[in-house]
Amino acid sequence: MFIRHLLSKSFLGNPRILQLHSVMEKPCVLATTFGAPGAIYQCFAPVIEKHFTVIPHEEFVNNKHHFAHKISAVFVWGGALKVDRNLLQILPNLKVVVNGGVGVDHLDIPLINSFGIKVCNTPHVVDNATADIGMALMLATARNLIYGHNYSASHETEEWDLPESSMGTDVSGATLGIIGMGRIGYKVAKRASSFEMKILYHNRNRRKEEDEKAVGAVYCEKMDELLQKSDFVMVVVNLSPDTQKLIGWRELSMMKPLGTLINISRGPVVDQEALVHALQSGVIRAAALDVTYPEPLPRSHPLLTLPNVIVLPHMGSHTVGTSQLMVERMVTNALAALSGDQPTDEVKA
Ligand SMILES: O=C(O)[C@H](O)CO
Repeated sequence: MFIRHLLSKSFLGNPRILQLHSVMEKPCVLATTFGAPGAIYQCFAPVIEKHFTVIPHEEFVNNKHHFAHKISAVFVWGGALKVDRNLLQILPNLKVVVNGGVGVDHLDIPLINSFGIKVCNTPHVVDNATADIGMALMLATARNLIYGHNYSASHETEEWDLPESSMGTDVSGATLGIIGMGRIGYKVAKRASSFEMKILYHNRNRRKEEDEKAVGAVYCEKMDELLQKSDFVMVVVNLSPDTQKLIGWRELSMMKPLGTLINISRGPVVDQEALVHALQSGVIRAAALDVTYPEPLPRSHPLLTLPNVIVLPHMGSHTVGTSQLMVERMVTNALAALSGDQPTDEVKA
């Protein structure tokens, strides 16, 4: 039996010695170690290391020849690790690319499949947390929460003197238009229905009547109708060639002047230049974005300086519980693919 002692770095780059791994017993997984996933690694490395020898990407880059033939799975979170032809060509034993999260727009699935390699994602487990961030963004922008916090923190006199502009807009009773009524969109609708909102939705396919009834959602066959009638427009579609710049100047111009755009899908679904223009010229009231392009935005980007915008660093699924479920699901999918079983969450081109 070949026992290999792998000296490695921690997921966050702090030197430490990984446990002894038998590469014969544990398959090797290549994984990113920077950006937002850093926190996920820090918390859940043991879940992965129980089954895999983890080769952090930085380590792989420095010693490709040593690791390349051992790697049978790649774990990615977003586009931080580019799974391109160059990488695929040097990993002869790669069987599966597993994405943490549901969106796989950063992966070239036909290319990966053409190497005989499966692609998996982690649907379902991110739905609640992502719907929650949509609601959180809607409430935060409607009620000027960021302004309120900054006001409290910087206030120096004995009495508060809130300006008229700090007055929020009501959520209860308002109309929410949901563009993209898949699993996450529907979870948003459930939440919004408890907030006594009127709900419109636009989707490629109309939901079943009982689904609509359960949340009081009204289908708009034409997205334009939803844009014209909604106080809050929330974008929850997948990014695809069809949804690239789905919301541009034309669509923003159709929204109510007191309307707010919330994007929890992918940055490129919204034409950012058009959005900046719409926000600067008062075509819409505000925007609240979990996603942008690029991510992160350059610090000088107008979206980061406008007072009527909230920008988050793509935190939709970023909770302890959801991250743990994602990592567990990534491991389960990878193990299934490596043992020749059908992974539950294989994504096909
Ligand atoms: O795709 C997803 O599930 C979230 O955006 C996290 O990346």
